[in-house]
Amino acid sequence: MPSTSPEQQAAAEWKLLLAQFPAPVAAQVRELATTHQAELAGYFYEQMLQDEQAMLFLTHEQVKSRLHGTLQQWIVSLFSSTGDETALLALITQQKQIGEIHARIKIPIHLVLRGARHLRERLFELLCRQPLDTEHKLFGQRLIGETIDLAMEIMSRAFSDANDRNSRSEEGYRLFSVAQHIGVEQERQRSALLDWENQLMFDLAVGQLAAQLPRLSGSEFGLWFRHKGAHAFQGSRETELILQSMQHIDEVLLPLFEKAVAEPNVEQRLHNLRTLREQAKGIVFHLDNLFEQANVLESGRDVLTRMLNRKFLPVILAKEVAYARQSERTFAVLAVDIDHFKQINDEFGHEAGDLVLQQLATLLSNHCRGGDYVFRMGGEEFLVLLVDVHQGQALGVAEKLRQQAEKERFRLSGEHDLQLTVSIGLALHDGHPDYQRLLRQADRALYEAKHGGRNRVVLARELPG
Ligand SMILES: Nc1nc2c(ncn2[C@@H]2O[C@H](COP(=O)(O)OP(=O)(O)OP(=O)(O)O)[C@@H](O)[C@H]2O)c(=O)[nH]1
Repeated sequence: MPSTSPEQQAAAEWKLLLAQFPAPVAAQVRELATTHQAELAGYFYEQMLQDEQAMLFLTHEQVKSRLHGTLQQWIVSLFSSTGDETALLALITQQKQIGEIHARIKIPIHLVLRGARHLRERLFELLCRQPLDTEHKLFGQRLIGETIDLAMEIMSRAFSDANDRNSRSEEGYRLFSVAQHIGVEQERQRSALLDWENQLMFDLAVGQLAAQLPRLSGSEFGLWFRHKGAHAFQGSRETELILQSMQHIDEVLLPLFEKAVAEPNVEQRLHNLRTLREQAKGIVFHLDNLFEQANVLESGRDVLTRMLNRKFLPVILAKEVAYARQSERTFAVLAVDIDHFKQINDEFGHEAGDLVLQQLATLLSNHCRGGDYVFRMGGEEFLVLLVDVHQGQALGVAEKLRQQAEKERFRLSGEHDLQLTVSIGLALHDGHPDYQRLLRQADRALYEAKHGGRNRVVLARELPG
């Protein structure tokens, strides 16, 4: 039996819903929504602006000017379906996309539901004013209510799916950002733990008093784990086990040696030592597991250039959008693309092309500040995110990068080197909550740079959406 997609299922439900209502009722509601679309959108906006949280999202000029139009279209489309499957599927896709946008710009779901409630209220009021009999009005109310509910259900589902994906990605990024050089850190912490153990064994051998024995939580390893490791690996079972072991060693096992010194009982002392070693070994075991899990997350970097890949782009952009909103600072994205890269591959071979990509990646990151980001978007395209810049500074950096790339002699294997140029599309964040728009602007500007003759920087012009 062919399986039905969630969209097909929703379309079937929507169709059933429509079938419950007499055609004249549906036509009446449709006409109501079409005639009053502007007023309904205005009412929605007015209500939502009374909410402080909603204001954050709605006061942006672009949102303000576009929202009325989009909202009107949405209201009309919601009630214009006659049950045709293709049209219903398109309507459902639209609800899903809206849910995904809400998740991307982080609009809390309760605000969306509140907006829907206001719309429903207003539509009910308008319906009541119509010269219709009571039964007709009741049918109309039900149709309005159930249609909006179904649309909200589809939207919310898309919202929570997208939100889950974002949270997983954010979680991954948190881990990734703290433990950037995972292999090195792992070795350092393993040996710090060993140092503590050696010191402890020595102190025990020379008969140091228990109170003076080195506590694990205060050791180099203990400090690192409590302050950084536990945060980086937050939420995993191993983290809890390591913290428990540390506490057990410091508070239960080490004090046992006091007694052993006062009353030398070799058997007991050996037993305590073995328990201590077991605990320390357990910590190493859990630590290795944690690092192994973190290693998987290293895939956030592009294997060839070691720059960030697309994986964390949504998380980082959403974070920068939120930061820009709070701090009233702007950031910029540069879409950087090597000109005629195919010719380099064709003339010198794919390996030479790879070497060029690596060197360009290094050049880009060397000429950015510590807070900026360089992503390899795929192929010969990079994305540079410049934090805390205004337009003039961003243009300056973009131009500097273009010139540096033009000046650079890219080494190939053997004695050869080559020169190349890059085209750059620059877009400045203007406060709009949806970062996809910014990426589209940068891409469009890059396209213009290519078509304008390459080896240039083009600043994105205001785009319609
Ligand atoms: N060596 C190497 N080549 C790659 C890699 N990824 C993509 N490419 C090549 O990059 C080339 C991109 O070519 P095009 O998209 O035609 O663009 P272009 O030649 O740079 O031309 P313009 O961008 O229009 O200036 C293709 O030949 C791809 O095969 C890679 O990882 N290594």
